Amino acid sequence: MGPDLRDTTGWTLQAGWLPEAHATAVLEALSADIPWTRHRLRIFGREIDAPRLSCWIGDPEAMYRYSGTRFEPEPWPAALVPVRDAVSEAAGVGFNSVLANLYRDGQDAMGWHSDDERELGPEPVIASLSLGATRRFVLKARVADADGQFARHVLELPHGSLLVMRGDAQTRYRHALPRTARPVGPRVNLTFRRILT
Ligand SMILES: O=C(O)CCC(=O)C(=O)O
Ligand SMILES: [Fe+2]
Repeated sequence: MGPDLRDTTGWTLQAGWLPEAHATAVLEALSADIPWTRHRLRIFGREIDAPRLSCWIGDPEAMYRYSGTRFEPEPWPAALVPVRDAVSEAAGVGFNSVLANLYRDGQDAMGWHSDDERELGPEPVIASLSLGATRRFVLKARVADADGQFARHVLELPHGSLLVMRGDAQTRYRHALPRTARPVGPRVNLTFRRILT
């Protein structure tokens, strides 16, 4: 039994949440079925400062507003529906949208941010499923501790792992997926979110 993903604050990582063969089948289906685009917008408040392909998917009413414009999600690809339902069950939250990211190689990355958009409400639950190449995910405290140090936590996110962040994870920490010089294959990451409608 892995950790209980529903009742912790901070974050919980379960390696092998999806068995290897199942994770590989989902990765292959999604690589083909998702209309990957290079986001030029600041979506979810994110600075799009690194190459990376993304797609925002969700229920029609799970809209995201930015600078007075409403952005509508892409519909759920069939292969993603059972995955969304299983992730919702594991995290104990009915997710209505997902930001999908495709990191083609080690040069694709995501900069420091928190998933703290107003649409997500206070203390959102974010469930992040990783498929493909293992990449390093880093959390860094926003505020220094008593020794003047900014606490840092480095997690490796392997194929089929599920990371759930909840509680004060977004207010206390920023997170990032750094570039790497190591030769790494493609990785798909699905960050499930519940947009308040
Ligand atoms: O790729 C990852 O593991 C992190 C993605 C992320 O933080 C996000 O999409 O908000
Ligand atoms: Fe994030």
